[in-house]
Amino acid sequence: MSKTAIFYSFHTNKTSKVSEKIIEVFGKDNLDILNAEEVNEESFLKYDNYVIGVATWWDGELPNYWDEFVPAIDDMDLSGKKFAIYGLGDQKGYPENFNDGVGIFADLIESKGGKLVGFTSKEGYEYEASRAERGDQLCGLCIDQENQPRLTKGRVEKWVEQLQKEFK
Ligand SMILES: Cc1cc2nc3c(=O)[nH]c(=O)nc-3n(C[C@H](O)[C@H](O)[C@H](O)COP(=O)(O)O)c2cc1C
Repeated sequence: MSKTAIFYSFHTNKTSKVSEKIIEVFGKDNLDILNAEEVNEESFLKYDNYVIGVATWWDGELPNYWDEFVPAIDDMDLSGKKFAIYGLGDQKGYPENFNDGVGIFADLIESKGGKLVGFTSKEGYEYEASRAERGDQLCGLCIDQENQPRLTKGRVEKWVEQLQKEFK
């Protein structure tokens, strides 16, 4: 059976809350839970499927807690593995960089041979630009707790259902 992990920083505020929701919908026995700030290459590479949570900070950049792990990914071979990325952003506060972190991380994963799954529709958001865009889709799940908190539960439920099929 394939092995799945969710990977995010436990020291975050909003990302942790959304991550807990994702874990609840997946069922906590169906995936391992890894802290992005503690994982090493060996513990990270044990899985077939990854659900990765990343907020966007600093006007379109990854948060500081990725500073150690991102360079390590650069040396990994991720071929044969599937990655679903979810991000938190603020489409009104940062309309030109909405959820850029999802796109930045997606580019990195793809450059190392990983396969992206969990693409979603651009409909229902209002922003100007996002590195998460891939044609008329977003290359992951974009959550906005600042402006659309009431949509989060439904978005998570639909996305996890999609992943359960795409991870097979
Ligand atoms: C200094 C700062 C910069 C931010 N930059 C962006 C950004 O460029 N794009 C975006 O979509 N959201 C941006 N945000 C919004 C955060 O991504 C959003 O508040 C997110 O929910 C934070 O999640 P966290 O509590 O897990 O860190 C920024 C927030 C702060 C405080």
